[in-house]
Amino acid sequence: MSDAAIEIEGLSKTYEGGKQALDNVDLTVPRGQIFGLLGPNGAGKSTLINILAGLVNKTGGRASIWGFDIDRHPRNAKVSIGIVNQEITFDPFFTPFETLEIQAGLFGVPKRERRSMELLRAMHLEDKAQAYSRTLSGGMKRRLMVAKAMVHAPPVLVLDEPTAGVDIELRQQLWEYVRGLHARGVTVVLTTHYLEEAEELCDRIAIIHHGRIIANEPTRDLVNMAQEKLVEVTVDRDVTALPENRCFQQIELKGDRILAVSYNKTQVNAGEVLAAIQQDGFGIVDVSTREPDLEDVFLNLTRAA
Ligand SMILES: Nc1ncnc2c1ncn2[C@@H]1O[C@H](COP(=O)(O)OP(=O)(O)OP(=O)(O)O)[C@@H](O)[C@H]1O
Repeated sequence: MSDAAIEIEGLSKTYEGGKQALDNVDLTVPRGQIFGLLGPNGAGKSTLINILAGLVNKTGGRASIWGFDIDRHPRNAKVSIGIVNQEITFDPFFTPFETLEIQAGLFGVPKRERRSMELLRAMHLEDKAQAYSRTLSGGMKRRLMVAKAMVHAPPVLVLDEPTAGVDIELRQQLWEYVRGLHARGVTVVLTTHYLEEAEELCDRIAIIHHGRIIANEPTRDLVNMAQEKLVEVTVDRDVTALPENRCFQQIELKGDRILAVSYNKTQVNAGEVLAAIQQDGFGIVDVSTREPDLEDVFLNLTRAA
């Protein structure tokens, strides 16, 4: 039996119609971590989570949650995980308290072991316990979804893009709660498009791209891969031949007079890049720089691969 929180081997999914959403994915989420699963739209994140949730059937490979194989021990696997989906789903005519009680009933949690009020308190929804769910704000509904995913006290909590469309204040509250759960021993998996979000929270980050895992590293190592910095330089005359210099990682022309240069910020600084362009006889009219984002990390990783 695996002692990982989640263990995935050779997981594949081809949807009817032929779209391959997951291609032979191997992934281990260690217990006790906050683990980030990053990828752009359509990378396969929701497919992977929905397979773990038992909502989508895989077409190949195996997966286990808290040591329980999802095919051989589906019930044990299911109670080991709480999933907060992107969509908000609950009956608007029940109160938050009732919503949690019903969910606990579905999971067979005995009345004396239910912690509905405690969960509502933790999500700052205590004063809404008896309100109709339909009267909650968007942010409150989302917090109720998190509470709902935790009613059976699963050791693993998965948040599928929890901050999409969420304001900064609520985001900070959600993170505070996620950190609190983590401190109490819950393993947290979160999917996101945003590198900085994963960077702030996660111990480890895997990147999924076109259904394949292209990186799986401790957060610091992954962020260090994003060492490429970009500078766009407008020069004073049309460029007929691109300047060459060892300090450029890549240089390309954008329009007649704009040079887009990437360089490794651990080895070179922007001043050296500009000096190299001036050495080629160009006058500099304007400069803008950009920090690397997830796309740049992808590019670096795929280029390296
Ligand atoms: N039910 C389905 N039938 C056919 N294709 C699907 C189905 N669900 C998803 N796909 C396709 O599978 C691929 C992976 O989708 P998935 O939703 O897993 O990506 P994602 O990484 O979660 O994206 P997002 O960040 O937009 O939620 C996409 O190309 C998507 O169009």
